[in-house]
Amino acid sequence: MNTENLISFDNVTVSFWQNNMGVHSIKDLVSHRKNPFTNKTILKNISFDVKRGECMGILGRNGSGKSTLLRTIAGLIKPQEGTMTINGTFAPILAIGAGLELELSGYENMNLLLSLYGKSRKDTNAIQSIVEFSELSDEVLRMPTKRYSSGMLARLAFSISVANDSDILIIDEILAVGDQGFQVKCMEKIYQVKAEGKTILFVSHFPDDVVKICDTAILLENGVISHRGDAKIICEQYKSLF
Ligand SMILES: Nc1ncnc2c1ncn2[C@@H]1O[C@H](COP(=O)(O)OP(=O)(O)OP(=O)(O)O)[C@@H](O)[C@H]1O
Repeated sequence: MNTENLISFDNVTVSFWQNNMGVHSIKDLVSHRKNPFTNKTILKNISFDVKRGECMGILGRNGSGKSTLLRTIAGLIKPQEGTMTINGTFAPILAIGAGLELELSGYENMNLLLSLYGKSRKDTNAIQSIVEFSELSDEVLRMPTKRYSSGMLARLAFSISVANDSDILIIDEILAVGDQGFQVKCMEKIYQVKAEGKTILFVSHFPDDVVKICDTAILLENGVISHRGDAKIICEQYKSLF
């Protein structure tokens, strides 16, 4: 494996202001004596490196901070503390539907995202490969994506993510909603992407899938990396949480 770090996190901390008192209007706000917003730290002193060609799994209970970590890597969230360096390109599609414009059709989303990757809107090969991989019909691809089922959104999102030549493939729970045929096809594609030497970040609640794909993994517990290392060992740590 290459020794060049594509992703480096050094003591990254992310926190959000949360309204925990059900305050939704100015009237609500003035009737409260206390500030209803509290600052909650979601990721605490996160440090890790991902090397070029490494496939890293991200495991953790619901709410442990996995998606927040991916959103931070994608530049959608600015950390309050620490430094992060990303030395590669990736598709700006994260969780199911996130990164897609839901008012736009499947075809319009393809064009938009392909132009973001610097590909021409007339790149018919890229469009053809997305259409073929997604197996979505012409009728579906003409519909606004807000009318898609979660499985259809996953098909479109994954197909767009793998249609470009970016260095990092980010997969957040996408496999969980696809039907069995699509899951098998996605796994085969992920193996292919891995064999090409691409870097993969794989969020999943299924440790068996993480072991199949990933070399290394991190386990997040309450926003802290509690374990990091060989994927098999970390998956066992994850299973022991339940
Ligand atoms: N924009 C936000 N504003 C306030 N709090 C947020 C925001 N986004 C996430 N959180 C909080 O951050 C915590 C971690 O959420 P996150 O979505 O990262 O967890 P996760 O590990 O991906 O969970 P899951 O397995 O359920 O998908 C949760 O407590 C959530 O309420």
